[in-house]
Amino acid sequence: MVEKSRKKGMKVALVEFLNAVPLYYALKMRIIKNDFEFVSAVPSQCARLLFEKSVDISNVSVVEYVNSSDYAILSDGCIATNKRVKSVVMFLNKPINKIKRVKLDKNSKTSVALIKVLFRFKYNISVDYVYDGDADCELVIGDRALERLKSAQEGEVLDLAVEWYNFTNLPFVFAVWITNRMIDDEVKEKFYLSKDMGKRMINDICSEFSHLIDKKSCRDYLTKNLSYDLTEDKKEAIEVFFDYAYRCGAISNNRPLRFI
Ligand SMILES: C=C(O[C@@H]1C=C(C(=O)O)C=C[C@H]1O)C(=O)O
Repeated sequence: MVEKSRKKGMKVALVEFLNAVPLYYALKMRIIKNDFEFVSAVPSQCARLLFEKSVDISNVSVVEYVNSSDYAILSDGCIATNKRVKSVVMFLNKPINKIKRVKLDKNSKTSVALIKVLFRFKYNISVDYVYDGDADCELVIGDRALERLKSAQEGEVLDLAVEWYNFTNLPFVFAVWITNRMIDDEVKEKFYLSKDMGKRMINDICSEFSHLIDKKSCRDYLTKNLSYDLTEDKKEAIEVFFDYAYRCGAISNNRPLRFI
């Protein structure tokens, strides 16, 4: 049952990766006035906190949506790419047609489902998935991927969003804002405003992350690779992705998207 809105002190889980920061920077820095309580975590932990109702809302892996009928998606704000995302990559130790064992990233949920969709429907290869030990290729996402890319050799890296785009001609949505209770319009507006302000504060955000990535690359990453507006083509892309993911068992359920 969907619970009523909490009047004071909403609890909000935030993906701690650089790519998510423009969505919530203005809220977290209280540039937009709010009394929210924030907790930062990797995407898979955000999903758990939302499911357990330890938080009311989270920017979270889009595939988490199918796990509860209490969930609704905010109509705007996402972590997506129109083609090349840069930070969701497969590091290959072998050519793709020789791969038998794929190591997944514990921090991720959406990209784990995406890699399964690609192996099943694009490459048509049956592989084993593991979280530990040796493998023929490894999925890495977020800041850890940006770090590892600094020393990666060309040819050993595949961008999963480019692979998806070449397969479907669609953008790809990694994360959205999902809530497990009713929320007031006034609260929703704060999240939408936060995205719009975040997009205008990229320079401040990049200054804070200069230990991870130089400012020019950071700006390119957040403005050219990533896309934060949940446009109609992206909503359609989520549906297409859920359909593939459900058909290959990468998600255990499928539900029509409910936006609020
Ligand atoms: C683009 C990215 O998207 C992330 C990937 C997610 C996932 O795979 O579940 C969830 C949230 C996003 O922040 C990334 O981490 O590089």
